[in-house]
Amino acid sequence: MRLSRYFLPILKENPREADIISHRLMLRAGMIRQQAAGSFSWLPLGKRVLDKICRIVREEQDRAGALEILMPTIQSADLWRESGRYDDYGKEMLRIKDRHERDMLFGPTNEEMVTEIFRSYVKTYKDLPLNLYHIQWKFRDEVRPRFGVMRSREFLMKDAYSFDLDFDGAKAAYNRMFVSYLRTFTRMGLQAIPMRADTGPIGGDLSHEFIILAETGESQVFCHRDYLALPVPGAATDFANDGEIDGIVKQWTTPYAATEEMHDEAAWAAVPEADKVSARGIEVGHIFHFGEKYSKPMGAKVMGPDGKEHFVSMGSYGIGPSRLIAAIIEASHDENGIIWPESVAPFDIGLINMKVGDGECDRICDELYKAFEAAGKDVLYDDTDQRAGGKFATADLIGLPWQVIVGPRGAAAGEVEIKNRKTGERETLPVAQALAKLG
Ligand SMILES: Nc1ncnc2c1ncn2[C@@H]1O[C@H](COS(=O)(=O)NC(=O)[C@@H](N)CS)[C@@H](O)[C@H]1O
Repeated sequence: MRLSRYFLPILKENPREADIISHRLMLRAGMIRQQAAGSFSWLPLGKRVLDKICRIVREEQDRAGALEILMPTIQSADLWRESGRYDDYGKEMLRIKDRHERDMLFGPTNEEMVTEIFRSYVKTYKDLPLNLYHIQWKFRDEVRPRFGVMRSREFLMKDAYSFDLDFDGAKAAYNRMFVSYLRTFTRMGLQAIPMRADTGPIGGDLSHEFIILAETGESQVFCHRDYLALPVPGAATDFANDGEIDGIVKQWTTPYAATEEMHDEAAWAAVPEADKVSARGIEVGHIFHFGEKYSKPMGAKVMGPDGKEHFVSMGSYGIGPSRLIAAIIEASHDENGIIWPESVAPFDIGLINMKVGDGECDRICDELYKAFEAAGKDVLYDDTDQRAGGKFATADLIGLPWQVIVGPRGAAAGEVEIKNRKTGERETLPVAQALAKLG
């Protein structure tokens, strides 16, 4: 992509309304624009990151055996009356009326709707286990939306829902999602720690939050230091092997880890001082087992092997792709801007022409641009007439993993400079070697 033809509204100054670094940098890097309290437009650079995050989420949900669907954002209130949550949900629910005066709502979550889908088609345990997920916008009328997309009112959520004959089946489904989450966050360059958590308005009696340790996190968390070194399950993990999956979950739930709501001082006291980690954290995922909480009132049942009807045992599993972008920036930035992990960077390479109009600079940049793109790399080519210093500042701010800098002196000698954004390391190489290294 040529920057001269892109849409990247960089802000030079720190916006006043931003209180935390991720909000500040997302605004300055031209990734989002606030349209109303807690509601944002995603501009080209931000949308590219959001899409990469969702691709990783989707791949790991599919790997774990979940099936993708897409449910509406606007829901009928009748469904929520069946489960009894219409009144319980309170002021966070955005309630609307359609032209026929029917009560509708902007979905904050989809347990009721997915249960309605399930009960309409599945009648026998032979069709279980089943896990349906979607990646869809939600609305929660937070009393104090803040920190940009970290706690917004309209936000993107991957929400998956599992259906099983009994608790044993449901626990195996819960474990598959648990392991899928360990892989998902690791692939984004994040270290997420699963912590026993409160279940809140979703309900149930078994729940884990996946927390990223960060000073600006809204949650106070406590965990054993061992979590920082546990091996994350690899791509060869066999999600069809309940025993293997259960073993991984046991390994990741044995050392102490709890959010403030679930903190147990006595158990915490047993942790050696040197192994205690008490920190702020950002909740990037939250999984729940809640059995028959929705299937019973909504009549979602199957014929069991015993010839009797059973309400299905369910769980739901949420990840916040839009919040994850802020969490990644909180965990990976410096004084010059964002430092994207390669897996979620909006572009792989920032190609910087220090002197547009200089024959050799232009020629080498065009050659590298075409060759990198041909090698399948996403390149943002700064071919603008901004002065070099401003180009370096922009490249550091938007945080692409690699910068390839083409200046007149180097170009005359057939060389370019490569800079690694994370380490700051620079290396001057002949053009062909630069292409070999990054292409
Ligand atoms: N206001 C918000 N802004 C941004 N992301 C949010 C917000 N509220 C929740 N999330 C994200 O959505 C994830 C799931 O939300 S949740 O309430 O914990 N869980 C559910 O809604 C369940 N239905 C899981 S399917 C959270 O872990 C968080 O990453």
